Amino acid sequence: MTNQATTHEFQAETKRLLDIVINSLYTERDIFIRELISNSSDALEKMRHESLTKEDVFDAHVPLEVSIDLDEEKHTMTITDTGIGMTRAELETNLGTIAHSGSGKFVAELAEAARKDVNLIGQFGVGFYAAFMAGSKVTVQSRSWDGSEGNEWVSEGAGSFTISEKPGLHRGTKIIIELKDDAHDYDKKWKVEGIIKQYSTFVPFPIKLEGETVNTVQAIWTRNKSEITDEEYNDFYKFVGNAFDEPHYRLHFSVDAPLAINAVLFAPKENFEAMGFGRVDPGVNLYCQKVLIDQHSENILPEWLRFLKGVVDSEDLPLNISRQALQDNALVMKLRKVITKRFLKFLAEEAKRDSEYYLDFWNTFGIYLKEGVTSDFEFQKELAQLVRFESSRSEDGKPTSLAEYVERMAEGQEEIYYINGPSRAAIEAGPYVEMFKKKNIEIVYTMEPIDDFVLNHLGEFEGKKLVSADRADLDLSKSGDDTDSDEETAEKLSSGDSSDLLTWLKKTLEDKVAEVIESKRLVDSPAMIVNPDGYMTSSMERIMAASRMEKGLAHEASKKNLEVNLSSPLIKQLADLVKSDESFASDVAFQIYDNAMIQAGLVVDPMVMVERNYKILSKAVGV
Ligand SMILES: Nc1ncnc2c1ncn2[C@@H]1O[C@H](COP(=O)(O)OP(=O)(O)OP(=O)(O)O)[C@@H](O)[C@H]1O
Repeated sequence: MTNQATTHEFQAETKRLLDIVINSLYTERDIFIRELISNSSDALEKMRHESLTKEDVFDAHVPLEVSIDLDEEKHTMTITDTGIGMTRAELETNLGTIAHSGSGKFVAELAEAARKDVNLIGQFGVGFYAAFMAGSKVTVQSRSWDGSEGNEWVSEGAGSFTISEKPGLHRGTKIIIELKDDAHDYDKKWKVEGIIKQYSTFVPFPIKLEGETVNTVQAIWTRNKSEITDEEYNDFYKFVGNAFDEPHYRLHFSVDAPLAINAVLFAPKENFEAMGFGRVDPGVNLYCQKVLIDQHSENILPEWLRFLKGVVDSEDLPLNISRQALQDNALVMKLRKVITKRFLKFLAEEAKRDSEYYLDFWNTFGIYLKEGVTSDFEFQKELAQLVRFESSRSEDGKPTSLAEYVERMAEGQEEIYYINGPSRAAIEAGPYVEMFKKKNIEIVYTMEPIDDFVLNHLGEFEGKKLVSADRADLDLSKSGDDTDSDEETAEKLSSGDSSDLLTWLKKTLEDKVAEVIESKRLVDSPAMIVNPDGYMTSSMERIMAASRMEKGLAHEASKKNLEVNLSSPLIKQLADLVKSDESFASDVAFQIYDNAMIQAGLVVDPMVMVERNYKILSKAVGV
């Protein structure tokens, strides 16, 4: 390792990031102070953590704090912390590259956010490089807690930086920002104080501005709920969640048994993943007795609750636990279970208290709860109470709960029915709901690709089986109104003609279908596709086929059953056509099959279908 001054190029991604920071983000300039204080706070948290277990800490007696000093004549701002500091090698990598995994993607997303709405930038945390939003030149002096000699990093943000030795420093990091001509405001105390109050009140170390402490340094989650105002909670949310608005929900709870927990959890208003910003990192920090153990913890909540922001503090955790050890620590797993159940219970209570407001939440974050059902068996019972779907009895756009469905079930109905389709209108026009309509049986509409997997994973709700209406063995004869419907239906084909037609169809479509059977539930439509495999619905098959195709794998579609409606005029006429013009009848049969596949949301060969369709049309117009 050299002691000489050395010059280094910024990594390519860093250059792009600097370019965005310097040229696009000037309207959000204030956040550079938040970013630097937040880095200082992280370095102080690490120091506090290290000093609990390590003995030979350099400058061990120095109090943990951040100081900000301003010089109105030289137009500089200096931010100093007594955190862990950086060695020369750390300065070079930390302040020359972007630490994020997938940093290229990160920069691309950031550029996109900057274009769409600069407010979103807060969500990203541009980190240290934000210093160049206001600074024309930035100097970082740092000395590591290991006591090795200190160094100075200098850059003007354009392409390169230099590092040279700087003897005589205390432990920690000092950042000196020479303010740009149009950023001289930031050497005014009133201005900087306002920004600290807005963004950094909850930093758990004293922030001293020109020697005066400007934040309150109290862990809000350990305070008594009744003493905390809504405004304080909202400010805290903005702080932990890097948010600019208010949360949708907030849960503050404290328990002593079976584990001591203080937690404040927030559900945001916006779903950033749905807005196209890639997968979000977990947003809940794990503390033990107010010492940060694991920031953006992957362990304290299941992955599907990654949209939550907040803090969990448990004094039962060993303070010196390492991040790796958290992963399979039995206590952490127990905490995770208790907190997750508590949060899901809270959601159920909120859904009862104000169902409209809950629906807003569901429309934004329901997808995560669905992910929970399909990925985590442990919380299925609780999640089943929280899922919402539209149904034949719900208003358009106002989904219903499974519990409400069960309440409305007529006596004798033993199952909960559902059917997938691309929209409410498409489902209601399709063949699957005909008998449900006629018999006045409620049916759930699943309109998202994941929905059938969700209901399939649940399997049942309060003892009632969840059954897809495209199942081959569905029997509605004993359910609903109008149980003796057979007598009323339109005249059917005679039994001889029927069995001839079914045999002929089976032979004609033998490469396509497993069985051709008489339908007991079609009312108007001539035919429909049903699944002999009771496990997989057509929607699930479609998704699995798409995902295999994406991976370049072949998809062997399972053969379906074709149910035909022997009272349908088209089918009756087809029986005659077989006798008079079998080749034309065969085209009609294939077309009926393709139509039914399309109504099931399944794939047909469009070229073959269109060509055949024209052939049939030509015949119809008498060509
Ligand atoms: N004041 C500081 N003291 C010690 N190390 C620091 C300080 N500021 C930055 N660093 C180091 O530099 C790294 C990069 O900082 P930067 O702010 O760019 O990203 P980050 O803090 O890791 O990510 P983000 O800001 O998005 O949370 C940090 O991870 C940390 O290791």
